[in-house]
Amino acid sequence: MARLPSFTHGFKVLQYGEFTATGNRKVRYAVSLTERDLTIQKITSTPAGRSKVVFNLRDCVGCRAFSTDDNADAGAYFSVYFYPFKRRWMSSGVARQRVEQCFRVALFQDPRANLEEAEKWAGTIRESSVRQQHLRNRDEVHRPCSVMLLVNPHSGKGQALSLFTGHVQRMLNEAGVPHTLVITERQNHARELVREADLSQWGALVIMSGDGLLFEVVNGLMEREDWEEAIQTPLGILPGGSGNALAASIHHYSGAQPVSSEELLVSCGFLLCKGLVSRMDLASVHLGSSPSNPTRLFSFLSLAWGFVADVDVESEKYRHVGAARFTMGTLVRLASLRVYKGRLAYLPVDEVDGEEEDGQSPVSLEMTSVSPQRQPPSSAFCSSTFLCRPLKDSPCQNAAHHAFKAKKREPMSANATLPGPPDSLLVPLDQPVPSDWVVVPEEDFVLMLAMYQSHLAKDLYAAPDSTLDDGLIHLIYIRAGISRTALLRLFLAMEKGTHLANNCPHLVYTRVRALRLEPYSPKGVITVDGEVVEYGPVQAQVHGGICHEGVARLEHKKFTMGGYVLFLQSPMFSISYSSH
Ligand SMILES: Nc1ncnc2c1ncn2[C@@H]1O[C@H](COP(=O)(O)OP(=O)(O)OP(=O)(O)O)[C@@H](O)[C@H]1O
Repeated sequence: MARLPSFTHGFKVLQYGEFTATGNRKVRYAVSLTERDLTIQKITSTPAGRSKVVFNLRDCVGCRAFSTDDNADAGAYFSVYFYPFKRRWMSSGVARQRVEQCFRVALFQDPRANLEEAEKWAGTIRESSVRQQHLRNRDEVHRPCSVMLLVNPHSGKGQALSLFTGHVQRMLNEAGVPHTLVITERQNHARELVREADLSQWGALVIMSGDGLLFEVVNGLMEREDWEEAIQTPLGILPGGSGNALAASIHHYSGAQPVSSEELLVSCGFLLCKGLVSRMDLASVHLGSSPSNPTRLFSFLSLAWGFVADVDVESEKYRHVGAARFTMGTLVRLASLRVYKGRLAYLPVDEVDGEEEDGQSPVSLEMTSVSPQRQPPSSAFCSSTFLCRPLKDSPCQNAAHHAFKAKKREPMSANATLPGPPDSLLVPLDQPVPSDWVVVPEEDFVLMLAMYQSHLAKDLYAAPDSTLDDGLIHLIYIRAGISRTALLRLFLAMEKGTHLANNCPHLVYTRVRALRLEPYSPKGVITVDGEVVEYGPVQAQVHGGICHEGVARLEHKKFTMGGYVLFLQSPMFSISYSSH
């Protein structure tokens, strides 16, 4: 039996063994496992050849033991799957890259004993990897159970299915995540499925598409009678579209560097396999071309009007070039820059003793040289109920929510009769905005963009201050009068998230709880999460942390998202095949 060293890098050794490489049985490795690392050292007679590789179990998605069909081989094997950050090939920076380490166990004559030993290693590595995750994360860790994976085969460049089979399926199998693939057949297919599904059958719902399919899933969940429970189903996103804004935001929250589209998929797949879940904000959006019969939608990402919404729609024709479609669309629209007329009003983030609890004054974030007119504050307040209340009695983790709760305001609701959370900050669209809202004095705009996550697309880091569940709408608007060059400069700066520090006198950035936009022109484009919605007056309020996303907390940033999936078992589903 191999000698067991007691400590490696200050951690107690849980298991030690000496195994051969799979391809070359003459090459032997000393393998030691601690609660943090797997250390692999080549055994050679020359000290120079004893290269050592250390893998952090945080980067491990799974491990499996197996034997081969070869009766002449008494050995058994175990493979460990890591996705550590590694230097990228041909470019700077790092990205998660797959590393498989496979060892042959031949300690005994009896093949069954070798397989048992390999299984023991695989089990301990898996357990240590999960324990390592628990130690590092305060968020809930859900070991992925039954996951429904909804794929839109037409999303992005039409490659979502091949990206799934080429990257994601292998990762899920390595991580032992049982999943059922559902290929969507048409628009609203996913929405109908989740609206009717028996959600108790599924541990998570994961979509592989652009943000549009998640928009359907979120709204399908919120249309259910049991919406309050349904929306707690962990959701996950794997980038298959051309924008992939939420996937990019989650990747960013994990503390990782910007990466290519395929690397983003690996990153989100890794986070999904790690199975960490965190709260995510949702905004409820009222569309009201018919004020007596308003439509309400739920949005996880953005509300856009003007330049950004136009580019989103007009760049559809460049879909074949992938994420570059937005750059092309931006350049084309810049050439015919327009002014959009309308009225914008918002409810600013409440202040507690003049400053938010997170220590940042909202006033200092105003990037405008023109002060909006704040309406006189209302004198009568009473408690707002839903907005900041964490679901299921779990503690609300965000200071900004508490700051908001601390201030009492009038009870109002624009949606008394609609299912879903009451929008206590909104009054019906045919009534004036409440007295403590700010009405923007300008009525000529180039764009209005309300963000609840950091990225508008993979390379558009539009709201750098945003976190997954900060309970805030990050409102950006650009007043008319900006030159084409200045606007282009802003979009170029947005790639790095430095546009708000550009001192552009036409750009205003402020953090709000609710907003209303009343466009004056009879025709135009408004998008919610990148999807075109009915054009006309629109208002929104954020509901902090209402929804659950698979998320991993990483070292440098507050949160990282992983993916999660939902399982559906409904006869309405066209389940193409099951991988488990
Ligand atoms: N099988 C399908 N056929 C046609 N449309 C579908 C199908 N499945 C889903 N859809 C619809 O396609 C729309 C776009 O999906 P999604 O945003 O996810 O991808 P995308 O448009 O390629 O992404 P991006 O906006 O990032 O380019 C959604 O509104 C969805 O309802």
